[in-house]
Amino acid sequence: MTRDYSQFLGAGNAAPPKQELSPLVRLGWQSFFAQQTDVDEMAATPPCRVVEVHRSGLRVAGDGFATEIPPGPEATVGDWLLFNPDQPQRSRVLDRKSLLKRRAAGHDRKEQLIGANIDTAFIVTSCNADFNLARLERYVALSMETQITPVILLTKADLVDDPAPYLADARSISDRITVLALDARGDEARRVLAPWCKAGQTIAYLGSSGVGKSTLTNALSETAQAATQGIREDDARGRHTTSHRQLHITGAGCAVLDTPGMRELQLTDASAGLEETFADLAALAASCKFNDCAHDTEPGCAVRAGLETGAIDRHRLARWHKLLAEEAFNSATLAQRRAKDRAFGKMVRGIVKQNRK
Ligand SMILES: Nc1nc2c(ncn2[C@@H]2O[C@H](COP(=O)(O)OP(=O)(O)OP(=O)(O)O)[C@@H](O)[C@H]2O)c(=O)[nH]1
Ligand SMILES: [Zn+2]
Repeated sequence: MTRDYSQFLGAGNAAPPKQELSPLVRLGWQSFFAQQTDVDEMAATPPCRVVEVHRSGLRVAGDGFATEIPPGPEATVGDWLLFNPDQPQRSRVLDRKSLLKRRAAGHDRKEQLIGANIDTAFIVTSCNADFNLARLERYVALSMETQITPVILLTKADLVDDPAPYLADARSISDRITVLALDARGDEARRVLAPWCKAGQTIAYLGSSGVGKSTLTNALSETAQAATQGIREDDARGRHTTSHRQLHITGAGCAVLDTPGMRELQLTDASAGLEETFADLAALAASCKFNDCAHDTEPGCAVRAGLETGAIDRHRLARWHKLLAEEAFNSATLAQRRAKDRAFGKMVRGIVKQNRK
């Protein structure tokens, strides 16, 4: 089977009309990936996307084929591979646009890949008790760290008299992020989210249980399809897994990445994302007299000065410090943790002390 892949090399973000959507674009193929290969290579080793990860290997889908690759390639859901038919486990993983990862709990704190090549993260909370600024900020920092566009969605707007206070709170996080309030059920969601859910785009949800993530997926997809449905199975063993697909394609050809690991993401290796999220505070702290200033009793502390003039919000500052501590703790290896234990304890005590002021 030799396919002509020349048409896919130019596939970018601009989607062709729906009826002409190519299978690869429907799976999320973009010029970013096309630029890493050429027609001949694509013919010999066709592109495919990881739609599921199992202990037994990677489930992948491409143009007209779906198969399983034995463990080998270091890849996760959303990754693009060039499938090597002779040695599947040596299939090449294409460079990623973005990558969500975390560290395992074990001794080596090994990195675990959670999801790859996500364009937009919908950070979902609801206009009720779930609403929590610190959690939103954590997800925003994660997205910014990984070059994923964050969009904050406030669901269940229909259950409050006025969503405006929630909107205002969420917008205080950063003026660079879109914040929307909506009823996740029904047609509104599809219309409102359409700009981020075009063909060839990949989205993911970050948010607690019960905030409306599945409802949004249903609203988006009408008939959310598993990524491999409607694609001929070339799997010689004729095996069909019935387990939950982690990459879904909506009717409009947008990929929705939904892995269990997305649900409880902590901040790890996200210092740049945190700095971007709290750019104003980071800039202020950088102008403290001492560059290891704990913003406690040091002279020439710009942060304390900002607090005194009311230029910065005490609660926001406290949340930033907490997230910095979480990030530092999660990013450290066990050995680093031990070495840093004393210094870390001192920093935490400083923060606790300051929050009491
Ligand atoms: N009134 C109203 N109900 C909503 C809205 N969004 C979700 N719900 C309801 O809230 C409940 C939970 O929604 P789900 O979509 O299952 O939440 P989830 O985020 O997918 O939850 P998990 O699968 O546990 O992570 C369902 O009964 C929804 O119908 C909304 O905007 N308005
Ligand atoms: Zn200071």
